[in-house]
Amino acid sequence: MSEERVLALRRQLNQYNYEYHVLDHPTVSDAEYDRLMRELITLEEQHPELFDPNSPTQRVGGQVLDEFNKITHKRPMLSLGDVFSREELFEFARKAEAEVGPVDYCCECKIDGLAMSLNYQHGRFQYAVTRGDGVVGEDVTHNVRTIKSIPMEIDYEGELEVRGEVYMPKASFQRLNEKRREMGEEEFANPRNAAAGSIRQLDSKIAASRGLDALWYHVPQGPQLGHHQHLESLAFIQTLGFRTNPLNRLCHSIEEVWQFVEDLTLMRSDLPYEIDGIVIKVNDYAKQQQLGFTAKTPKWAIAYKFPAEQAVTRLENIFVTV
Ligand SMILES: NC(=O)c1cc2c(=O)c3cc(F)ccc3oc2nc1N
Repeated sequence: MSEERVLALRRQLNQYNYEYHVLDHPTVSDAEYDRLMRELITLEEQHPELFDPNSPTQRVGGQVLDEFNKITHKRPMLSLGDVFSREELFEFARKAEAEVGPVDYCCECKIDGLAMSLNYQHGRFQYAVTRGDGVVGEDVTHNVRTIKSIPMEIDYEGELEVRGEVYMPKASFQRLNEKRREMGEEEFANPRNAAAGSIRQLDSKIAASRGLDALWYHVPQGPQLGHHQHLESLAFIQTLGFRTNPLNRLCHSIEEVWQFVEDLTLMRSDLPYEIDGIVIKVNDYAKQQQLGFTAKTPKWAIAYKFPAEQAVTRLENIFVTV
């Protein structure tokens, strides 16, 4: 019966997407993947009554909006406070530990993209919304659907929100700007602007062509899911098929946190994505609860920003040739 075949093909192609885009470990050839995709496209054309926006056939884009709708966040989406020096970072830790005692910290790359909130219900992707003003964001579901490392179906029935960063990998950025140079179009200044410009396209075919990716780093409902630490929630969403950053590191002291900052400062230019700092979070949810929030930012997390890269001063500008 073709409905069963359609559902089986969708599950199979979703699994292949996961293996290719999340595990980076495909188990089938591109030819086999394309053959199954063509079979599904044909069957869906013959059975419009089986249309499903989450079908793997919809990830290549095709929807063109005339404007962006607004969505009110179920939970306010805040931003991070910044610190710019080792001293300020140690002061952040001193204040936190004065209030809640010794803490473990989770250290993460601060991906330089745009913050994104995904919503799932009954195990299915419902919508994606930008941070906006923290209360109301833009509905960018049609474009986020084209990011193939984002699962459209998860093995969790309740309402689930997952937050992270949509970004443009450095390789995609180079390719995009090369193409724009050839077309005589203005180039994007940096991958962050390119990602934001791509997500704000009304035509999802354009977004689909930009080679965007995403990493997920916050589960607002973590405590309600029975998790006791932030890293426990990240392990949970990883089992659901979300990409999390393998570089995330649990640190038992602010000195270890600083070691992570130094390690990543050295690794930064070799990463496949741009980072503008390091995010440090108190790992234990009970201690996060005790620390709470300011009006705009959590008191249990901070962003350490890398110093702006000094333009290299050319030596001959310093030594006047006599
Ligand atoms: N750019 C990032 O890579 C990144 C950003 C945030 C946030 O903006 C953020 C904001 C909150 F209110 C709470 C946790 C957060 O965690 C975060 N973690 C990250 N790794």
